[in-house]
Amino acid sequence: MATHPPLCLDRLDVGDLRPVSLRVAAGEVLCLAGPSGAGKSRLLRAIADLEPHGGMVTLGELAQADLPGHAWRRRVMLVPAESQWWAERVGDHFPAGDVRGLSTLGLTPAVLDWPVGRLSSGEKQRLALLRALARGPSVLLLDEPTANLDDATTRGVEAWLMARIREGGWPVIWVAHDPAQIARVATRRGRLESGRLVEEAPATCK
Ligand SMILES: Nc1ncnc2c1ncn2[C@@H]1O[C@H](COP(=O)(O)OP(=O)(O)OP(=O)(O)O)[C@@H](O)[C@H]1O
Repeated sequence: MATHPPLCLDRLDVGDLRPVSLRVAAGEVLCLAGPSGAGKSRLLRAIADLEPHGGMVTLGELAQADLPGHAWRRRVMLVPAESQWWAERVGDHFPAGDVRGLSTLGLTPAVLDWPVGRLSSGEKQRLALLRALARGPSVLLLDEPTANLDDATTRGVEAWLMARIREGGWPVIWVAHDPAQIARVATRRGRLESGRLVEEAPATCK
């Protein structure tokens, strides 16, 4: 397992949320739940330097403020709920040709030659995960990564992601609504509610 520095938030101040301080170590999966509109996506976007905010975000010795946004986001990889596609052909989003996991995720290699406009939302979501991991991140921020998938596909994507997370050893923040999914993937769990982040003890021992 690769060793990555911890992701630290020091009084991260975004929107109406009370400032958030936390440390997510290599290999930890912090699942973040909370009602719709609580600010989960905004928090992830601030960590990725895509949202105005106060406070500090660091990755070991490296501070977010020390790097231009695009260089920070190569390390701190956000997979948003709605992925962005800039080239017409799917395969052009994988310039290094690393599509490990394509068939495990239930996708045919032919998909690489498709125009992006042909993709379903679930296909986009799985390809966005593949694309993010292929870039060699140091941190993963996952915003409802299985929101557009049926149950069977969700379980497959979860298993694949957890195997990659074990192998990659990244600190991970995973926004999820489904308590069953949270029970399967979280090593820690938190909830954004009434403008603050509360970390919860696990419901069961693993
Ligand atoms: N740039 C912005 N400026 C001001 N308010 C914003 C901005 N972006 C989002 N909001 C508001 O902040 C609140 C939190 O939005 P956010 O998308 O983070 O919620 P969420 O917890 O991820 O919700 P969901 O579970 O529905 O995805 C919402 O009320 C939203 O309208």
